Amino acid sequence: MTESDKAGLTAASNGQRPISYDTPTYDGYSFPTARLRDTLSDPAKTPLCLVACGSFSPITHLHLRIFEMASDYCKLDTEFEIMGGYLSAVSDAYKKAGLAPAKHRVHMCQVACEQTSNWLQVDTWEPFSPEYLPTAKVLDHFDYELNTVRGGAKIVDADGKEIGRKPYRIVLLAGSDLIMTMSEPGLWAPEDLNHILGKYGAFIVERAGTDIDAALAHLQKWRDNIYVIRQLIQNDVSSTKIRNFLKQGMSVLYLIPTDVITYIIENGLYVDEYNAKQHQQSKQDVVNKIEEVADKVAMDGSKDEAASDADSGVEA
Ligand SMILES: Nc1ncnc2c1ncn2[C@@H]1O[C@H](COP(=O)(O)OP(=O)(O)OP(=O)(O)O)[C@@H](O)[C@H]1O
Ligand SMILES: O=C(O)c1ccc[n+]([C@@H]2O[C@H](COP(=O)([O-])O)[C@@H](O)[C@H]2O)c1
Repeated sequence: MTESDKAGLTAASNGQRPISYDTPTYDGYSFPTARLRDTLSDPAKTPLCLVACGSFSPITHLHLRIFEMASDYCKLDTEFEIMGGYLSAVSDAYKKAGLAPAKHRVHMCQVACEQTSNWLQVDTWEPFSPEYLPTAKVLDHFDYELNTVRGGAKIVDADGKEIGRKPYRIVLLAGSDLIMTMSEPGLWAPEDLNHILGKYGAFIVERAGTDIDAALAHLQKWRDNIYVIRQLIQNDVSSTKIRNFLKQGMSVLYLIPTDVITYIIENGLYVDEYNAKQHQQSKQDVVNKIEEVADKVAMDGSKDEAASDADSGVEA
């Protein structure tokens, strides 16, 4: 397919705001689908894809956890069936303080998904773009890949034969702090807000420190498309706090996945030159701690095995 075909198809499918594919199409880029469900279990439901946009510098357990909260919310309260969850990290062109290079942020997201989840995955279209991509365009990209290229989710009969398709509903998954920024004058283009909240919608997870009602007060026009998820166990882990802990050589164990800690250590991320010497020491401490935890888990595992062998009368 040529670039112009691609752009034309997308414009037709969106009906609203044609996406421009003129810059971010990379050699070797392919949309990740390994963990995308392509068939609805319940044909009466709406197939849903959650997209979380952010810096992920570094990814924390709470970035992963908001997907689980959204999943529980869908099961209890909505007509949605979750088909996929994607992390889309912002590109280096965002130039926010504390942003590690996109290649590292993407790798950290990938190892976090691998280690902790069986349904989350990472899309690299946005992070590897040479230019900053507004969120409206990122959601258009998902719409294009899921609905134009793949033709939506399948509906099958009792014998597994395809009998129809439903378009994936794409929604932005965000914490209430991000939604709060939508009322800040000049930050989001009004037409982009209309596109994001009018066409796609948002799942908003409550976050300590943000008044969710105030955050939503300016967004009433789109209230039918905004789903609020209460955080039943308040946890305000943030990437900023993790970076600060790391800079001071403090432990971040149990706040971010252990494979992400290992990656940070191996690549010397978030440690400025001033702290480099101190970092060498804390790096060893953290490696020791991770090994200690891994040994303990292994020992507990063998104890459990021995106990269950004893229960079942198996001789060692
Ligand atoms: N503890 C949390 N509770 C609810 N939502 C969260 C939490 N941490 C992050 N999020 C949400 O995850 C998305 C991506 O977050 P982002 O990468 O900006 O992380 P952050 O921790 O807010 O980063 P930073 O501290 O660098 O500003 C945002 O929508 C943000 O609101
Ligand atoms: O699209 C926009 O106009 C827009 C304006 C402000 C923020 N965003 C997105 O919101 C996310 C903010 O991440 P962060 O780490 O700055 O909280 C990031 O994915 C940005 O691309 C997007």
